[in-house]
Amino acid sequence: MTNAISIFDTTLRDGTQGEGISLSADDKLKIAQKLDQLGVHYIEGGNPGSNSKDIEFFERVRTMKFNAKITAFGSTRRKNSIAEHDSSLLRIVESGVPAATLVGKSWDFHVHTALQTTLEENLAMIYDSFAFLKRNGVEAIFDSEHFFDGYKHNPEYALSVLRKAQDAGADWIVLCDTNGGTLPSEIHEIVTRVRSELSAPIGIHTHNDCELAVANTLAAVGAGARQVQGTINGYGERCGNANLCSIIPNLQIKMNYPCISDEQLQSLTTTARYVSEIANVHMPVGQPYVGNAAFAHKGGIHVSAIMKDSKTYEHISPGLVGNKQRILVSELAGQSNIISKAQELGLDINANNEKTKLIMERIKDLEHQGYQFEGADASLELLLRDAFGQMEEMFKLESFKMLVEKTNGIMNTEAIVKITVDEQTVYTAAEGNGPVNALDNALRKALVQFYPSINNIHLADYKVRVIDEKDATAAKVRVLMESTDFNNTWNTVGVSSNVIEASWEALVDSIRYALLTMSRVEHVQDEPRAQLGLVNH
Ligand SMILES: CC(=O)SCCNC(=O)CCNC(=O)[C@H](O)C(C)(C)COP(=O)(O)OP(=O)(O)OC[C@H]1O[C@@H](n2cnc3c(N)ncnc32)[C@H](O)[C@@H]1OP(=O)(O)O
Ligand SMILES: CC(=O)C(=O)O
Repeated sequence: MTNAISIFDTTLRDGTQGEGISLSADDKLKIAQKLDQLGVHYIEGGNPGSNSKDIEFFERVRTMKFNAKITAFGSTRRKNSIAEHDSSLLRIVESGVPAATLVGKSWDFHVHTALQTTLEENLAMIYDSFAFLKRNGVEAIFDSEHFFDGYKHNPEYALSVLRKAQDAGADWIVLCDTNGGTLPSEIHEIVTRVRSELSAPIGIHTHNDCELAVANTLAAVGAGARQVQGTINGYGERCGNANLCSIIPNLQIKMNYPCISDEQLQSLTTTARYVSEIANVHMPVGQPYVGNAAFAHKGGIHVSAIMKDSKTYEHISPGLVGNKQRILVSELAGQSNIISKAQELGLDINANNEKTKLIMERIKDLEHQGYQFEGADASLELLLRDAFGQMEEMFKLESFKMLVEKTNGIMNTEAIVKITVDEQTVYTAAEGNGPVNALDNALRKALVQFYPSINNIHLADYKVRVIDEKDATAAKVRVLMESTDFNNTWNTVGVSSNVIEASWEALVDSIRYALLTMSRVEHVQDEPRAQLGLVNH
């Protein structure tokens, strides 16, 4: 038996059965192309018997070139009818796909309760439907729904269902843990039995209701399954499907089952992130292999060791799956975290010197006050560069004032800012749709004459968190700000008991960080300065 595993992706079908996931035909086509580049062998595009979006997908996908087989999904024919008249089966054949998956019942309880038909009619539905697909030249995959539950209640009937599909010519028999309640030891035992009874190749399709979908898939492969069905990031009905982003590297790197090429494996992280962007579902930072924190090191003891050899705290080299190592700096940092971060910035730093210790103490003290640097890389860089005397004072705040009023039901917000740049004082006022926006506008208006490219920066995200909730409105707040110039994104932090002041701190860090990478222009001449409201000290 070959060791190669056929990867069957059902993100576009079972993945969209996950709550909150809805993909347009365009989205599906984009994801299908990405999956093809990843090297999966089957891409289940949807169910042409279900909705017109899926019909559109299959019409459009026909004109495109794929290495993977595009497959359509449907169910066995309806009870008491004939396959040739079944609209779901007809749509599959009309869609022109080279391969199709039909779901059919293998649990006697489901036959009686959900289908409300006889065990014999269910066997006939399976036989007729697969014979129909094969007569029409379609590669036929049988998703044997609830197989493990069915086997546990009535093994003879569950096995007879599989034999019917095989006799009708099904190319793959895929055993489904539809309710996700089976344990890995049971999966291994039952797959082993099925393999001894059938000649058709076996696949596995698991759900994550017991957080075991990946483990169950690996157990099935260990027992001889050679097709693995799953979704990117584990999207899917209820608690999700088996996560291919964990299954593929586990099979390929840990268990030596070839799935995709090593180069394709290196695109796993970008694929996972791309699909999460299109599906508009936030990826958990700690998602194994592909998450942002999958190879992020925070504890000082860990960082100290990985700087000696990353194998001390990494189970694989992150590059194998296209991810990368990150060092986080926080109150849990030791010197090693600081040194690693500073070296990344090209700063000359050593262990056990006074400066390193001072920086570490300052970070721990600020984190104690409520700052959080692991989510504010730009503020951390400014802190380190300040400590190394690398930051000139780009501007100095003299004062700011906020005016917030509600007149005739309309909110108006205005900020007045007074700053000094190279001994010149500038006053500006600007309105905004809220206090932070008004402050941002006023500060930019003051600085643009010195740093014109400041207009390319804008605020991308703004989060406020109450740090000490028991103090209610008197509590401190932490503001985390994300800014972008469309090429780069950076994050800054501010903390105060006043949300405007915390926002100002984060805003100033954001602008200082941006200015680090910008060239200054000569100051404007006296006359235009006067017009702009500039005064000399
Ligand atoms: C385990 C899985 O994930 S299976 C896939 C589940 N995915 C989906 O259901 C999403 C797509 N589904 C749909 O768009 C619709 O449900 C359709 C078009 C398939 C069917 O819609 P409707 O005809 O309105 O039926 P409805 O959804 O209410 O009920 C399902 C019907 O299919 C029947 N059915 C269920 N499984 C099978 C099967 N394997 N073979 C034949 N018939 C089946 C049910 O008995 C029920 O028939 P009934 O109406 O006579 O009781
Ligand atoms: C076919 C399928 O999606 C299941 O049984 O879970």
